[in-house]
Amino acid sequence: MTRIVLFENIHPSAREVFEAAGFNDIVTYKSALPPDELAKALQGAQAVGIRSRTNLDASLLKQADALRVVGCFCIGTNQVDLETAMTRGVPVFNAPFSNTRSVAELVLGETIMLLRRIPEKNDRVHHGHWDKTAEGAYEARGKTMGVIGYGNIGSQVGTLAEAAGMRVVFHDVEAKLPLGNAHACTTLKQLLEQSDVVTLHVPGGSSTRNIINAETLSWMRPGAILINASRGTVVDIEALRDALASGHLSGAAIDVFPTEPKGVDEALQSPLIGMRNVILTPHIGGSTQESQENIGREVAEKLVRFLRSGTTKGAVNFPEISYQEAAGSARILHVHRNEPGAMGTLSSLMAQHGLNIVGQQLQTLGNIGYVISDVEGQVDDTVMSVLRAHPITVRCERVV
Ligand SMILES: NC(=O)c1ccc[n+]([C@@H]2O[C@H](COP(=O)([O-])OP(=O)(O)OC[C@H]3O[C@@H](n4cnc5c(N)ncnc54)[C@H](O)[C@@H]3O)[C@@H](O)[C@H]2O)c1
Ligand SMILES: O=C(O)[C@H](O)COP(=O)(O)O
Repeated sequence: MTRIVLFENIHPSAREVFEAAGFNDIVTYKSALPPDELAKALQGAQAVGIRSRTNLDASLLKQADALRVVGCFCIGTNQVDLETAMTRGVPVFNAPFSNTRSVAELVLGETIMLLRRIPEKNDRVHHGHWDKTAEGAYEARGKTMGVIGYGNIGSQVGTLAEAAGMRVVFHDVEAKLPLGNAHACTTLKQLLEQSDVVTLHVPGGSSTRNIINAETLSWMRPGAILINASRGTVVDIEALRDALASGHLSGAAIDVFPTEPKGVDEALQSPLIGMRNVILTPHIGGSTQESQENIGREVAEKLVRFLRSGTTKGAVNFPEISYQEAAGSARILHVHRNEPGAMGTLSSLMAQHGLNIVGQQLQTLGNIGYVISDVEGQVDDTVMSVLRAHPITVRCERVV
């Protein structure tokens, strides 16, 4: 039996895919777990599904002896120690597109709400005031939207912003095809100096840590708006608080935070709480019915394909081998240290045990080699033990 453990309330569409493929040993958790409980829950799990709040660090991965594959049912994979997973022969998959439209729509909505100072006006009406004024309220039409990180989400934000009559500029560390009439800015400073609304769509990690800080905030136009629905590490939140408090910025929408509450009953601790014209949301940029259902299906299908056939196409940390029809009567998935002679060693071991290789595909990445071998004849437990015990082997599984 292959045990599948799913955390963080992953959409039921994932379970449907697993069950349809004949995987019925599925354990689900509604939330992320603290490390000690997580370590216990991972015991015996061969496939694990997480979202952005479950941190699979090196120590947890090393304790998860049975683990064969990880699915991130989201875009971000920075919550997994990808290097450790790779060196343990564990591919990690994600859903690179399924929630991107949901984030882009939210950003456009927030842009219009903040330009009109709706958060503040809504609060006033709820508290008995009828403060009917146009002061500080602007149309989106004709304003400049600055997109930092022009990838799957950033480029869609640009397209939606243009549809609302905005001029779009973007800054990316890679050369990108501008969609519509968008203009590329070669430097972050150029973008910040001309944008009325700045929105962040870069990955998390050390290269983007605090790229919005006291200095870069000072480059923004007086009265500009900042939106962050990427990762909480990208903005120095104290510096943002100061820029809002001084009136240098007129508003902000923040969906992701340096430290986020672990569950529904934990309050967010943030210096932005209570500030005027600031929208705070609980990391729900990609949380819509449509996106979660699609993600559940997309990632579950990737895990099923890996478990059934060994294909690693789309893995974010692993040599990629596309799907291929089984050519023999059994299939062996072999992860080994990427050293000269590894393939020769593997082939000789198989030959010594009477296995005739009828199809084989190898890919390497860094220190790891991954080979799928289709063989004639029976692959019994003795052969598997020999292959697993050889010093070249990182991991070896039989799938057919
Ligand atoms: N709030 C949410 O619920 C939510 C939902 C989905 C995705 N996200 C996050 O949104 C972010 C973007 O997602 P995506 O799918 O568009 O990713 P993507 O990989 O398609 O695009 C990211 C872009 O950022 C660029 N980039 C990297 N470093 C940069 C830098 N220092 N300056 C400028 N550009 C830089 C990359 O070249 C790339 O084009 C990710 O961090 C993801 O985790 C959040
Ligand atoms: O990386 C992502 O896709 C987003 O941050 C959403 O993450 P979530 O699935 O944990 O809401």
